Parts: sequence; C-alpha cells; structure tokens
Amino acid sequence: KPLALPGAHVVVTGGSSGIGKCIAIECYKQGAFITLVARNEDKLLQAKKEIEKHSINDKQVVLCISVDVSQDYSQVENVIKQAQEKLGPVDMLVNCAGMSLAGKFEDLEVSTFERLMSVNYLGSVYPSRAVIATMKERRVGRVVFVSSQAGQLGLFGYTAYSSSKFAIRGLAEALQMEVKPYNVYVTVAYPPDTDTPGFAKENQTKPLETRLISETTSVCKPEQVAKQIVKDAIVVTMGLFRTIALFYLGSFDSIVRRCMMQKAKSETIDKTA
Ligand SMILES: NC(=O)C1=CN([C@@H]2O[C@H](COP(=O)(O)OP(=O)(O)OC[C@H]3O[C@@H](n4cnc5c(N)ncnc54)[C@H](OP(=O)(O)O)[C@@H]3O)[C@@H](O)[C@H]2O)C=CC1
Ligand SMILES: CCCCCCCCCCCCCCCC(=O)[C@@H](N)CO
Repeated sequence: KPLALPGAHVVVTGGSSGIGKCIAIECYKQGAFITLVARNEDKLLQAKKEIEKHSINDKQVVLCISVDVSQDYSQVENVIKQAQEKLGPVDMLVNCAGMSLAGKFEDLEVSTFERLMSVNYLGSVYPSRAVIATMKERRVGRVVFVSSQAGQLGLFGYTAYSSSKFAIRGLAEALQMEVKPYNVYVTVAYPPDTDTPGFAKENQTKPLETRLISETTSVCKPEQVAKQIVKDAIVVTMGLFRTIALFYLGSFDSIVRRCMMQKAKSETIDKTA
C-alpha cells in the first residue's frame, strides 16, 4: 500500500539545498511534517522559510537540525531521537546529503576518496541505522537513498564519486531484503545532472572529458527530479532490472520470511514453556 504523506514525519538529509530541499517541499505540499538535516544553520533556516510558504494546513511543522551526517554515529542517532520526540516516529527517511568532486584519478587527493565515501556512503548508513529498528517495530517506513546515474555507470572523472554512489546501491538492495517482511520499503534514485548549487560547484572542477560526456544529456530541474523521487518512494514499483532478478530475489525473500516465522514460533514456544 502507498505511504500516506498527510501527517507523516519525513526526515530529509541534505534538505537545505538543491534536490533535498525540493523533496522536502514536495512532501510538505502533500501534508507531511518535515525534519531538515544539514550542517549550515543559515541555509537550514532559509530553506525552512521557503518550505513553509507551501503549507496546506496550520499544524504543519518544519524542524531544522544541524549535524554532519558523516562524522559520528552517536551524534546522528541523538538528533534523530530529538526529531522523533518533537514530531513522532520517522515514517520516511530521505538520504540526500551528499557531494561530488570530479577529477582524473591521479589528480584527486587521496583525502577526496575518503571524504566522498564518508559523506555519500556513511552519511547514508548512519541516519538509516538510526531509524530502521523503529520502522521495523511499527511495520511502517520508507528509506530513500539518492545515488546518481554515476552510481550505475563509472564515468571519466568520477573515480571517487561513482564508487561512493555504487556503494549506496549495495547497501540499499541488501537492506531491502532484510526489512521487506516488516513492511519497510527501500528505494534508490539514480538522478541525472540536475541544476543545483552542488552541481554548479562540481562544474568548477570537472575535467574537459567529464564535461563533454555530461553535455550529451540535458540538465534536469531539481523540482522535477524531486517529484519523481517522492512518487517512487510512496508507490514502490518494480523496474526492469528488478523484474529480471525477480526469480532469485523472490526465492531469497521466502528464505527470509521462513526464518522470521521460525523465529516467531520459537519465541512463542519459549514463552509458553
Ligand atoms: N545535482 C546533481 O547533478 C545530482 C546530484 N545527485 C545527488 O543528490 C544529492 C543532492 O545533491 P544536490 O542537490 O546537487 O546538492 P547540494 O550541494 O545543492 O545540497 C547538498 C545538501 O547536502 C547537505 N550536506 C552536504 N554534506 C553534508 C554533511 N556532511 N552532513 C550533513 N549535510 C550535508 C548540504 O548542506 P550543508 O552543506 O549545510 O551541510 C545541502 O543541504 C547528493 O547526494 C548528490 O550526490 C545525484 C545525481 C545528480
Ligand atoms: C542506465 C543509465 C543510463 C544513463 C545514460 C548515461 C548518460 C551519462 C551522462 C553523464 C551523467 C553524469 C551523471 C552525474 C550526475 C551527478 O551525480 C553529479 N552531477 C552530482 O553533482
């Protein structure tokens, strides 16, 4: 069944700019309560004001939380707890905080590989890890990961970025198999180049080859990309690749379900014994 956004609590990391901000607006327009997570407090407040212009009732709230999603798990866990105390359990988490730096492999600093992996990958692991137990208990939840077209194809200039976005896909697909029996759904978005402050910044470091490859496709509007991401998260459908993998995944899902039932059965036996 589709997730009902009216009254739902949606947490958007990277919600103060670009695609994340547009995702927050899209959910707010449909009646959700929003928690924005990002580092810079001025940008957070600015985004909050902009989002609040789209309210559809006077109960709706936009909460801002300043934290680095990639630094320290316990910090991230704490702010998620704070958000849940104020706005209730998280119904949907959108992992959109991320960054890109392009350059030839030998020109990129080694620290760039570490930074991109920590922000794009660990920065998606930490918030997800902080919400998933409650989602499983409640049998309600959506976790959205924002990868990239460069998370499906390795492209010139993206040795550091692509690998961090490929990692998200592995995480998401494995997690989906774990949480499906609990009615929790995981989606991954693979957006193309999108007109955002992050994209403008990335363009300052792009090698010529990367620029020419990028120019073979057009740049999308963040509102349009956000709309699609929210739609895919609410009504989970199956893509072509998933359909091909269906047979295998179906049989693996039944293993997972069997184990879940087995566990439940032995727990009731333990209780009655
Ligand atoms: N624009 C594009 O062409 C595409 C973008 N994507 C992906 O979409 C996502 C959003 O991109 P886009 O909208 O362009 O980016 P922007 O740079 O416009 O926005 C990034 C957001 O993430 C936040 N953020 C960045 N690092 C951290 C951190 N360590 N901790 C917490 N928050 C952080 C920023 O706030 P602050 O800096 O204050 O922390 C900001 O809110 C990224 O994951 C990107 O890789 C995917 C495909 C295409
Ligand atoms: C099966 C998929 C087919 C896709 C067609 C391939 C076209 C490639 C064109 C270049 C794409 C670059 C995307 C990077 C976007 C991004 O994540 C950064 N801009 C972030 O800032």
